[in-house]
Amino acid sequence: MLRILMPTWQSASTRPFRTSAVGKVPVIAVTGHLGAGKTSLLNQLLRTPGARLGVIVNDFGTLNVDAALVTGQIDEAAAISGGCLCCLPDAGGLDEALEKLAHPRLGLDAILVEASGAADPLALARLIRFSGAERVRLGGVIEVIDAVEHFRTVDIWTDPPLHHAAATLVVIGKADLLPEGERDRTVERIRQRVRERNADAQLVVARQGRIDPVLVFDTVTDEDPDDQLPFAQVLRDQAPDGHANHDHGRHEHAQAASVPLTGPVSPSALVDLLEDPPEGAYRLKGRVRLRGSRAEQGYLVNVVGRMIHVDRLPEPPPTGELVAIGMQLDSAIAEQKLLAVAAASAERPDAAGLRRLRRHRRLSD
Ligand SMILES: Nc1nc2c(ncn2[C@@H]2O[C@H](COP(=O)(O)OP(=O)(O)OP(=O)(O)O)[C@@H](O)[C@H]2O)c(=O)[nH]1
Repeated sequence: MLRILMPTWQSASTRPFRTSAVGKVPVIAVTGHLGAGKTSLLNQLLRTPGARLGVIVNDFGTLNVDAALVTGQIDEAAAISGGCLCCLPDAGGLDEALEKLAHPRLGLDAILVEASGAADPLALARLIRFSGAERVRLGGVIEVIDAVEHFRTVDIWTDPPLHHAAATLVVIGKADLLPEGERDRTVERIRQRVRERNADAQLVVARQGRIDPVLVFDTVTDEDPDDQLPFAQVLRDQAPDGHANHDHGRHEHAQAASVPLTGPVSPSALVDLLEDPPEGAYRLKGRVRLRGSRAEQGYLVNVVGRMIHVDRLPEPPPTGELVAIGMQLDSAIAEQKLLAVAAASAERPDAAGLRRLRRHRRLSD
């Protein structure tokens, strides 16, 4: 069974400008073995204040629709198909569902896809990445791991599971259920096994799916100015130590760094940053202005894990910003790296840098 859960608001006229009105809507796959904790994670994410989320639940999902209703994020569920997403013909109508949810009228910040426990994360990532829906981009693959059962159910062969390679973020849950004397050792063993398949995935230990939502999507309130990235909210709330400053005590906090951009940036410096983000960054986002061969141009750039996505903005933005977020990010070091991009000379035409950026843009389509 595939259900699409739609947001409560249907008209863009009552809402401010959203990044999704110009950029593509990130689609985040939530994967993990049966009972690993996917629904718990989803329910936590759906409670994020200021986030406008669409959700596609695959199979016999047990999403707590009532909880979602209470948060006011979602109000409609529709059944459109049956079976496991990656095994169904046409992926059970996934493209259609994504197209519908990504409509600019809805102004969603992100679409979460909860896969059935049987889904292959690599196949699901490909389905989303190469989806026929035009207004979406793959915004990450979250793998939820059950620390108690992992070595009995998922990681049972000599080599670590291949599917770890698909994950951008690995959430290790249920560590609280392990005997205290075994906890650190088991979590470390899981980390090492994941690392053997995937050197880039960000790993976080979380109870009942309580991760910092800024790792996954932008949040914005209706009071945010139209010309700011949704990340602006996170950063305004940012504590001096770089913590994204909200929802204290419920989860381990992500670190953030940001710099404002008052003028055009150097395409080469920007692409260097996209290809080599600050150490520990899980997401990197920017709205930038560049000197093109004839006129100034605007771009929206997103990096999740190692995935780079570049969108052209209809107009060069008057000001911009660069933001990096990650669990193991050193915000001071990251800020230096962002500042270096802001300071790189952008006076001369940079044909080589523009070519590199346009190549990333083509690959993003
Ligand atoms: N103690 C503890 N329980 C957890 C944690 N994460 C999830 N659970 C519990 O584990 C059970 C299964 O969690 P779900 O979120 O339903 O797992 P799922 O992956 O969505 O399950 P399926 O949809 O059946 O594959 C629920 O009873 C959760 O409350 C955790 O970190 N700690």
